[in-house]
Amino acid sequence: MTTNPTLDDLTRRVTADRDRPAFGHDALITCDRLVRVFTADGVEVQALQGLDLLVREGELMALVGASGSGKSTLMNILAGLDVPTAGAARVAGRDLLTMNARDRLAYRREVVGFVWQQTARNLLPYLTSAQNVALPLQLRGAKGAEGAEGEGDAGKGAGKGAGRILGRGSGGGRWGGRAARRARAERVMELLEMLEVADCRDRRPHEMSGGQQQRVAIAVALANDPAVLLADEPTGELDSHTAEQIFAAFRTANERLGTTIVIVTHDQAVANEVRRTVAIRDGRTSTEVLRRSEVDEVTGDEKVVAREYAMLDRAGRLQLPAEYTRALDMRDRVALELESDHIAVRPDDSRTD
Ligand SMILES: Nc1ncnc2c1ncn2[C@@H]1O[C@H](COP(=O)(O)OP(=O)(O)OP(=O)(O)O)[C@@H](O)[C@H]1O
Repeated sequence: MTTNPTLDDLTRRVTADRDRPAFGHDALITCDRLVRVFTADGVEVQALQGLDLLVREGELMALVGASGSGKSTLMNILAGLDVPTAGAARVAGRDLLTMNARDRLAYRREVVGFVWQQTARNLLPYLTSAQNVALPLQLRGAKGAEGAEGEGDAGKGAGKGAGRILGRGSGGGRWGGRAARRARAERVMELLEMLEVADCRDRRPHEMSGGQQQRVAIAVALANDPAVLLADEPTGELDSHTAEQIFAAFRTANERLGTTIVIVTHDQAVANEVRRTVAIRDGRTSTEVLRRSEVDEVTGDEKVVAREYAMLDRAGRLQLPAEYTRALDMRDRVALELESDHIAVRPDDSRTD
């Protein structure tokens, strides 16, 4: 049931719309109608079809979706390894569509860290753990010594001060100055200790288990204190017990360093551990599960309550879960009714078949 708005109502709505902050203005990661089209053998594949995603600073969240839904495409874009065809993508104040090659390199070295599924892709095989973790610091130090960097990465690190180890406080030159080697060694050991692989400091990747390698990989990814840590199926090659330990390592990084973490996973156990799981379907974010702790009124026990939401895009489009539409045989056209506190979606009652 609707009532016709008055002219005053309409004027108020227009003004409110104009004053509304831009989409994602307070998010660390903003993907706004992101499109990525691949062309292979003359055939176009729309890997991302107008994907919207906002991630706030300090979040630890999971991305799930069927094979081919676009997860890796999205991660490659966020990692600065691929460029979207259209839409907007911003991470920690950087515009991922307009960065030049130099900005892109700096972005990959300083703003994002990544951990990939293939343990071999994360570490250099001929370096020890400590040397692997030190490498990004050396690369950054070399640049810092040129005086080419410093504080002021837009949106980066804000509010992350508490409890962090060896943060960015003293600027980029820290790793390239005279005391650089000692500071680097300290940072390397702190990270390896935090991730409980300090005993592996002098081992090369082939001398460690898959789980140890992934923990060292997380230390490498965190070395330059990135604003965002991206992980694509980081537990994919591990057994469930080791996967649990790796997930605990991500949680530690998130809690102790305040790093925002996005994990792509097929592992339902990992997805259940985070407060927010976003599902991607056909190149768009489709549903989201939010979990929160509640105290049971009767028993007093704390329990986690999960609730599933559908994503409404800015054009008003909503993707209904396939199992819901199948259950009521909804297709092509549905009947809508606006009620005072909800919108009812019913099967098309004009159909005669
Ligand atoms: N370089 C490419 N060239 C052509 N098509 C591609 C390319 N990369 C991805 N695609 C296609 O884009 C779609 C999305 O792929 P993507 O790898 O992002 O999916 P995914 O959700 O990560 O899948 P999986 O879970 O299997 O890794 C798929 O149809 C895939 O075949």
